[in-house]
Amino acid sequence: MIVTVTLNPSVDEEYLLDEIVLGSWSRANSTLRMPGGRGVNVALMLTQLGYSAVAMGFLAGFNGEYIRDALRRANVTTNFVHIQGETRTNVYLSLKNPDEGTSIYEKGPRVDDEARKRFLMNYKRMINRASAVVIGGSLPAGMPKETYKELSLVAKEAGLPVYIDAYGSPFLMALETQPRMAKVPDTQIEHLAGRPVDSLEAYVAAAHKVHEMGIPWGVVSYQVYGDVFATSHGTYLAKMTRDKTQAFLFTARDALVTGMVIADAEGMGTEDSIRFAMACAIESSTHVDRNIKGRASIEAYLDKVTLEKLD
Ligand SMILES: O=P(O)(O)OC[C@@]1(O)O[C@H](CO)[C@@H](O)[C@@H]1O
Repeated sequence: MIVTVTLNPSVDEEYLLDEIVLGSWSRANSTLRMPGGRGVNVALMLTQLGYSAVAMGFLAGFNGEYIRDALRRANVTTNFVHIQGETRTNVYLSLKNPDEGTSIYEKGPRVDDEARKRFLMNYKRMINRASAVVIGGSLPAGMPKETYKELSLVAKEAGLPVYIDAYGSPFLMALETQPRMAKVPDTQIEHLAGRPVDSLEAYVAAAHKVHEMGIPWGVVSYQVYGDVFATSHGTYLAKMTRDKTQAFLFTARDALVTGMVIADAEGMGTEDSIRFAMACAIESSTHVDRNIKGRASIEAYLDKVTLEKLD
């Protein structure tokens, strides 16, 4: 069973529009409402691909009930601590060109000390039954910035691989625990690379830096449709074709993490792992919902991934 942690999940509402007119009304052509948050998305995709996943974190209010029910209907096991307030709504205004979308994120409810302790207790219990841990997304108010480091340490002490996709100091602190994979956010590339993000070299330097910290997979998104992977078998630039892309919602990065978890679980080699993870990302970017169409659909994209070995 794979544990996914989303401490600040969301209901994602996506409005598909022809245009956004600032200072006036815009009519949506259609609307989608989905459970969201990075770990939640990974749990959904893992389950769709035949892996059992438990989604953990905090839920609140009507949005919290909606997420819990949607996950259960999708056969994802849920283990959330219910808190006061309302789980946030993240609004995505999507235009025909996915590069022109706009999003608005709510903050989400504050977590108090008692709920935090309850979550930690549940997490430690779950770790005993888990084979891997995925940690993703923003930290809600009330959670100390050491949280991801602490969660990663607990998992590592139990011998589990940890996959982290977060940002800011909580992310940087978690790197000290040497997770199996760290997905570097755009906002941290300059800091990790120690130089301005003005060329591919900066992305590579950030991925190397992460790998040199003892993290087997240092992954950095390179512009929108590529990723740099620093591994002990070399550094790779992987790119995907973008012609069929529809989604503005950034689930491709969650699909990539899902692919890495599965690639490791199935003992794939370095290049096969990258291809598989990238194929998961391509597949997820071809539709606006969270429903990966299955393994065969992902495998159909394997040859759309171009892989360049940089060193
Ligand atoms: O505010 P965070 O936690 O960084 O990101 C939240 C979020 O953008 O991440 C997911 C996509 O990765 C969405 O489902 C969700 O709305």
